[in-house]
Amino acid sequence: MLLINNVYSGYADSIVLHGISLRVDKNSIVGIIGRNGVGKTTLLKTILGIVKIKMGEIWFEEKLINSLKPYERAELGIGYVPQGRGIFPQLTVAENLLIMDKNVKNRIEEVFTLFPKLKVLMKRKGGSLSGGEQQQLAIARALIKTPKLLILDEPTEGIQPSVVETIVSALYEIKKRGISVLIVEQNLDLLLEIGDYYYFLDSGHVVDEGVINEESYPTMCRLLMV
Ligand SMILES: Nc1ncnc2c1ncn2[C@@H]1O[C@H](COP(=O)(O)OP(=O)(O)OP(=O)(O)O)[C@@H](O)[C@H]1O
Repeated sequence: MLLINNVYSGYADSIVLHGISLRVDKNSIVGIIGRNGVGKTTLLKTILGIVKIKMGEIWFEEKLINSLKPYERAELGIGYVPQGRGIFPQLTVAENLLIMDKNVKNRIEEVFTLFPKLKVLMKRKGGSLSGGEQQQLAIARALIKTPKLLILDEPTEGIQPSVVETIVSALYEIKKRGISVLIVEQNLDLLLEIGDYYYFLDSGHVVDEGVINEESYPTMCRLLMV
């Protein structure tokens, strides 16, 4: 569904991604791993059209999307939950969920089945929620737009274990509903639980990739530690 072929991108004259190729198949959860500053967020932003691609191709559902604007990519079905969540602190949970489109009211109940806590918090201001609650809100907001591919940037960063479990269960369910997931994640236990395939990035290159399972798990841990 998503195919990235030999992509170069970066900021002004500095190139961060040096010929990245990867794919996310339908009905799969793909993890991007790598140490700090290797280009993981830049890769996500390049897929979303926030960072301009310099060379290479990005295909989404058999359509070349290199020159599409971020909102056009969202309309095609690419949802995004940024690092830091990007929720509006002054708006209530309900307003945050409806901010993009008032016609999605009927989808809210469906999203509450994944994150029941949000239903209780409907009238609370986004800024008054805990980090874990904000993360659930950010994922719920992306899901309300019924994406085909959900892109998440370190959703469990700084979040307590019980909420990590809620996010893991939600990702399971999201996959069951036919939504593919591309996730930057340092929590390898989470990836082992739900991930299908990983790409390991170093200095803007994919230097290792493979199926995620008990056999590949020690390799993934070693790659992150070296
Ligand atoms: N807006 C920007 N302008 C210029 N350089 C940037 C910008 N954003 C990121 N960079 C640089 O691009 C490189 C890759 O950063 P990126 O945020 O993609 O890495 P990352 O792997 O996501 O790191 P982290 O795990 O710390 O979030 C870094 O050297 C960073 O300093």
